[in-house]
Amino acid sequence: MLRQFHKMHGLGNDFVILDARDAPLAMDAGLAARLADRKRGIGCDQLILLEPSDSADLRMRIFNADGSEVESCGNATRCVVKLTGARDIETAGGTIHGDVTGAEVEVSLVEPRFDWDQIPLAYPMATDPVPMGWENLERPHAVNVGNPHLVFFVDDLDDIDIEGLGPGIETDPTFPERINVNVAQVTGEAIRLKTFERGAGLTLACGTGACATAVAAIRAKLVSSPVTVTMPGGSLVIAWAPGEAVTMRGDATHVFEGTIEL
Ligand SMILES: N[C@@H](CCC[C@H](N)C(=O)O)C(=O)O
Repeated sequence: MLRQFHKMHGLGNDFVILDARDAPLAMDAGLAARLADRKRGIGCDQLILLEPSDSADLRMRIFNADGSEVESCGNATRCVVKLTGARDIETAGGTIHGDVTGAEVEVSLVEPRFDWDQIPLAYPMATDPVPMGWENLERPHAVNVGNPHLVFFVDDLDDIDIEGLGPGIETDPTFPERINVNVAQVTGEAIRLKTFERGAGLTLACGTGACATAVAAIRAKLVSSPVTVTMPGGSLVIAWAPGEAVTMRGDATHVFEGTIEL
Protein backbone atom coordinates (compact mmCIF):
# COMPACT_ATOMS: atom_id res chain seq x y z
CA MET A 1 0.00 0.00 0.00
CA LEU A 2 1.28 3.47 -0.92
CA ARG A 3 1.52 5.76 2.14
CA GLN A 4 2.15 9.46 2.31
CA PHE A 5 4.85 10.72 4.69
CA HIS A 6 6.30 14.06 5.78
CA LYS A 7 10.00 14.70 6.33
CA MET A 8 10.52 17.38 9.01
CA HIS A 9 13.25 18.45 11.39
CA GLY A 10 13.75 20.44 14.57
CA LEU A 11 17.25 21.99 14.54
CA GLY A 12 18.52 19.17 12.32
CA ASN A 13 17.05 16.36 14.48
CA ASP A 14 15.06 14.77 11.64
CA PHE A 15 11.84 12.78 11.43
CA VAL A 16 9.71 10.77 9.07
CA ILE A 17 6.10 11.40 10.09
CA LEU A 18 3.34 8.99 9.02
CA ASP A 19 -0.25 10.02 9.67
CA ALA A 20 -2.31 6.93 10.53
CA ARG A 21 -5.27 8.78 12.09
CA ASP A 22 -7.64 7.84 9.23
CA ALA A 23 -5.92 4.75 7.84
CA PRO A 24 -4.40 2.46 10.52
CA LEU A 25 -0.82 1.31 10.01
CA ALA A 26 0.77 -1.67 11.80
CA MET A 27 4.18 -0.41 12.90
CA ASP A 28 6.83 -2.57 14.55
CA ALA A 29 10.51 -2.25 15.39
CA GLY A 30 11.64 -3.87 12.12
CA LEU A 31 9.59 -1.60 9.87
CA ALA A 32 10.49 1.51 11.88
CA ALA A 33 14.22 0.70 11.69
CA ARG A 34 13.98 0.02 7.94
CA LEU A 35 12.22 3.34 7.23
CA ALA A 36 14.70 5.21 9.45
CA ASP A 37 17.73 3.65 7.75
CA ARG A 38 19.48 6.34 5.68
CA LYS A 39 20.68 3.82 3.05
CA ARG A 40 17.76 1.35 2.76
CA GLY A 41 14.81 3.55 3.77
CA ILE A 42 13.86 7.22 3.88
CA GLY A 43 16.28 8.12 6.68
CA CYS A 44 15.69 9.88 9.99
CA ASP A 45 16.64 9.96 13.67
CA GLN A 46 13.07 9.10 14.75
CA LEU A 47 10.05 7.63 12.98
CA ILE A 48 6.82 9.28 14.16
CA LEU A 49 3.41 7.64 13.84
CA LEU A 50 0.25 9.70 14.39
CA GLU A 51 -2.82 7.85 15.62
CA PRO A 52 -6.25 8.82 16.99
CA SER A 53 -6.45 9.60 20.72
CA ASP A 54 -9.37 9.40 23.19
CA SER A 55 -7.84 12.00 25.53
CA ALA A 56 -6.00 14.48 23.27
CA ASP A 57 -6.06 15.85 19.70
CA LEU A 58 -3.91 12.96 18.56
CA ARG A 59 -1.57 10.24 19.80
CA MET A 60 2.09 10.37 18.80
CA ARG A 61 4.15 7.17 18.81
CA ILE A 62 7.93 7.56 18.64
CA PHE A 63 10.39 5.01 17.27
CA ASN A 64 14.14 5.59 17.46
CA ALA A 65 16.30 4.83 14.42
CA ASP A 66 17.14 1.41 15.93
CA GLY A 67 13.39 0.57 15.99
CA SER A 68 12.88 0.92 19.76
CA GLU A 69 9.58 2.57 20.73
CA VAL A 70 10.05 5.33 23.33
CA GLU A 71 8.02 7.73 25.40
CA SER A 72 8.80 11.27 24.28
CA CYS A 73 10.49 13.45 21.67
CA GLY A 74 10.57 17.22 22.10
CA ASN A 75 11.72 18.23 18.62
CA ALA A 76 9.22 15.90 16.93
CA THR A 77 6.41 17.29 19.08
CA ARG A 78 7.14 20.81 17.79
CA CYS A 79 7.08 19.43 14.22
CA VAL A 80 3.76 17.62 14.80
CA VAL A 81 2.18 20.77 16.29
CA LYS A 82 3.29 22.75 13.22
CA LEU A 83 2.16 20.06 10.77
CA THR A 84 -1.26 19.27 12.25
CA GLY A 85 -2.22 22.27 14.39
CA ALA A 86 -2.78 19.86 17.31
CA ARG A 87 -2.65 21.50 20.77
CA ASP A 88 -2.74 18.43 23.01
CA ILE A 89 -0.64 15.43 22.07
CA GLU A 90 -0.80 12.08 23.87
CA THR A 91 2.54 10.28 24.17
CA ALA A 92 3.63 7.26 26.20
CA GLY A 93 5.53 9.75 28.41
CA GLY A 94 2.46 11.93 29.15
CA THR A 95 0.35 14.54 27.38
CA ILE A 96 2.30 17.39 25.78
CA HIS A 97 0.73 20.78 25.02
CA GLY A 98 1.84 22.83 22.03
CA ASP A 99 1.28 26.22 20.45
CA VAL A 100 2.60 27.93 17.32
CA THR A 101 4.07 31.31 18.31
CA GLY A 102 5.03 33.20 15.14
CA ALA A 103 7.77 31.32 13.32
CA GLU A 104 8.43 29.09 16.32
CA VAL A 105 6.59 26.40 18.24
CA GLU A 106 6.37 26.23 22.02
CA VAL A 107 5.61 22.95 23.77
CA SER A 108 5.07 22.17 27.41
CA LEU A 109 6.34 18.73 28.44
CA VAL A 110 5.49 16.91 31.66
CA GLU A 111 6.75 17.87 35.12
CA PRO A 112 10.31 16.51 35.47
CA ARG A 113 10.89 13.57 37.82
CA PHE A 114 14.05 12.85 39.79
CA ASP A 115 13.55 9.73 41.97
CA TRP A 116 15.77 6.76 41.15
CA ASP A 117 12.81 4.53 40.22
CA GLN A 118 11.26 7.27 38.05
CA ILE A 119 14.37 7.65 35.86
CA PRO A 120 14.53 4.56 36.09
CA LEU A 121 17.80 3.33 37.63
CA ALA A 122 18.34 -0.34 38.45
CA TYR A 123 19.08 0.28 42.17
CA PRO A 124 18.12 2.87 44.81
CA MET A 125 20.70 5.62 44.38
CA ALA A 126 21.09 9.41 44.55
CA THR A 127 20.21 11.09 41.22
CA ASP A 128 21.39 14.64 41.88
CA PRO A 129 24.07 13.71 41.10
CA VAL A 130 24.40 9.98 40.41
CA PRO A 131 27.59 8.81 42.23
CA MET A 132 29.12 7.16 39.16
CA GLY A 133 31.60 7.97 36.41
CA TRP A 134 32.72 6.80 32.98
CA GLU A 135 36.30 7.93 32.22
CA ASN A 136 36.26 11.75 32.29
CA LEU A 137 32.45 11.95 32.54
CA GLU A 138 31.46 11.87 36.20
CA ARG A 139 28.57 12.48 38.61
CA PRO A 140 25.74 13.08 36.12
CA HIS A 141 22.33 14.43 37.07
CA ALA A 142 19.48 12.05 36.21
CA VAL A 143 16.20 13.59 35.04
CA ASN A 144 13.09 12.09 33.46
CA VAL A 145 11.14 14.60 31.32
CA GLY A 146 8.88 11.93 29.82
CA ASN A 147 11.97 9.97 28.77
CA PRO A 148 15.17 9.22 30.71
CA HIS A 149 18.25 11.48 30.58
CA LEU A 150 21.66 11.78 32.20
CA VAL A 151 23.27 15.23 32.19
CA PHE A 152 27.03 15.63 32.64
CA PHE A 153 28.31 19.18 33.23
CA VAL A 154 31.86 19.63 31.95
CA ASP A 155 34.34 22.50 31.74
CA ASP A 156 35.00 22.11 28.00
CA LEU A 157 32.51 20.29 25.77
CA ASP A 158 35.10 20.01 23.00
CA ASP A 159 37.34 17.87 25.26
CA ILE A 160 34.75 15.07 25.50
CA ASP A 161 34.62 12.06 23.16
CA ILE A 162 30.84 11.72 23.38
CA GLU A 163 30.60 9.32 20.43
CA GLY A 164 33.22 7.08 22.06
CA LEU A 165 31.71 7.14 25.56
CA GLY A 166 28.01 7.39 24.65
CA PRO A 167 27.28 3.76 23.71
CA GLY A 168 28.75 2.35 26.96
CA ILE A 169 26.83 4.80 29.14
CA GLU A 170 23.57 4.36 27.18
CA THR A 171 23.67 0.59 27.71
CA ASP A 172 25.18 0.46 31.23
CA PRO A 173 23.17 -2.04 33.36
CA THR A 174 22.46 0.80 35.83
CA PHE A 175 19.86 1.97 33.30
CA PRO A 176 17.37 -0.86 32.70
CA GLU A 177 15.60 1.08 29.90
CA ARG A 178 18.90 2.49 28.53
CA ILE A 179 19.36 6.26 28.73
CA ASN A 180 19.94 9.45 26.69
CA VAL A 181 23.39 10.93 27.39
CA ASN A 182 23.77 14.74 27.50
CA VAL A 183 27.11 16.52 27.88
CA ALA A 184 26.77 20.21 28.70
CA GLN A 185 28.95 23.26 29.26
CA VAL A 186 27.55 26.30 31.04
CA THR A 187 28.78 29.47 29.33
CA GLY A 188 27.69 32.48 31.42
CA GLU A 189 23.88 32.43 31.40
CA ALA A 190 23.56 29.95 28.48
CA ILE A 191 24.32 26.26 27.90
CA ARG A 192 26.16 24.41 25.12
CA LEU A 193 24.95 20.84 24.69
CA LYS A 194 25.61 17.65 22.75
CA THR A 195 23.33 14.63 23.12
CA PHE A 196 24.08 10.99 22.40
CA GLU A 197 20.52 9.74 22.04
CA ARG A 198 19.31 6.35 23.18
CA GLY A 199 18.58 4.33 20.06
CA ALA A 200 19.78 7.00 17.62
CA GLY A 201 23.34 8.04 18.55
CA LEU A 202 24.72 11.56 18.29
CA THR A 203 22.08 13.90 16.85
CA LEU A 204 22.24 17.56 15.84
CA ALA A 205 19.77 18.46 18.60
CA CYS A 206 17.60 16.79 21.22
CA GLY A 207 14.60 18.68 22.58
CA THR A 208 14.01 16.56 25.66
CA GLY A 209 17.80 16.53 26.21
CA ALA A 210 17.80 20.35 26.18
CA CYS A 211 14.90 20.34 28.68
CA ALA A 212 16.54 17.79 31.01
CA THR A 213 19.82 19.74 30.87
CA ALA A 214 18.16 23.09 31.57
CA VAL A 215 16.21 21.57 34.49
CA ALA A 216 19.39 20.06 35.99
CA ALA A 217 21.26 23.37 35.54
CA ILE A 218 18.43 25.46 37.07
CA ARG A 219 18.15 23.03 40.02
CA ALA A 220 21.90 23.24 40.60
CA LYS A 221 21.66 27.08 40.38
CA LEU A 222 24.15 27.14 37.49
CA VAL A 223 21.73 29.24 35.37
CA SER A 224 18.33 30.86 35.79
CA SER A 225 15.11 30.29 33.84
CA PRO A 226 14.53 30.89 30.94
CA VAL A 227 17.81 29.66 29.50
CA THR A 228 19.08 29.31 25.92
CA VAL A 229 20.47 25.85 25.12
CA THR A 230 22.65 25.76 22.00
CA MET A 231 23.23 22.44 20.22
CA PRO A 232 25.13 21.72 16.98
CA GLY A 233 21.87 22.20 14.99
CA GLY A 234 20.67 25.38 16.72
CA SER A 235 19.16 26.81 19.90
CA LEU A 236 16.07 26.30 22.07
CA VAL A 237 14.78 28.50 24.87
CA ILE A 238 13.81 26.41 27.91
CA ALA A 239 11.83 27.61 30.92
CA TRP A 240 11.18 25.74 34.17
CA ALA A 241 10.37 26.33 37.84
CA PRO A 242 10.22 23.57 40.49
CA GLY A 243 6.81 21.89 40.62
CA GLU A 244 5.96 22.93 37.05
CA ALA A 245 6.10 21.41 33.58
CA VAL A 246 9.15 22.32 31.49
CA THR A 247 8.56 24.36 28.31
CA MET A 248 10.63 24.56 25.15
CA ARG A 249 10.48 27.08 22.27
CA GLY A 250 12.20 26.79 18.90
CA ASP A 251 12.01 26.10 15.16
CA ALA A 252 10.21 23.28 13.37
CA THR A 253 10.89 22.85 9.65
CA HIS A 254 8.94 21.00 6.96
CA VAL A 255 11.41 19.55 4.41
CA PHE A 256 9.30 17.62 1.91
CA GLU A 257 6.29 15.37 1.46
CA GLY A 258 6.56 12.00 -0.30
CA THR A 259 5.02 8.56 -0.70
CA ILE A 260 6.43 5.13 0.07
CA GLU A 261 5.22 1.58 -0.63
CA LEU A 262 4.63 -0.27 2.68
N1 LIG B 1 15.23 13.59 19.63
C1 LIG B 1 14.32 13.57 20.68
C2 LIG B 1 14.35 12.41 21.64
C3 LIG B 1 14.01 11.09 20.96
C4 LIG B 1 13.85 9.92 21.88
C5 LIG B 1 15.12 9.54 22.61
N2 LIG B 1 16.18 9.13 21.71
C6 LIG B 1 14.81 8.42 23.60
O1 LIG B 1 15.14 7.27 23.33
O2 LIG B 1 14.24 8.73 24.66
C7 LIG B 1 13.97 14.90 21.28
O3 LIG B 1 14.03 15.90 20.54
O4 LIG B 1 13.56 14.97 22.42
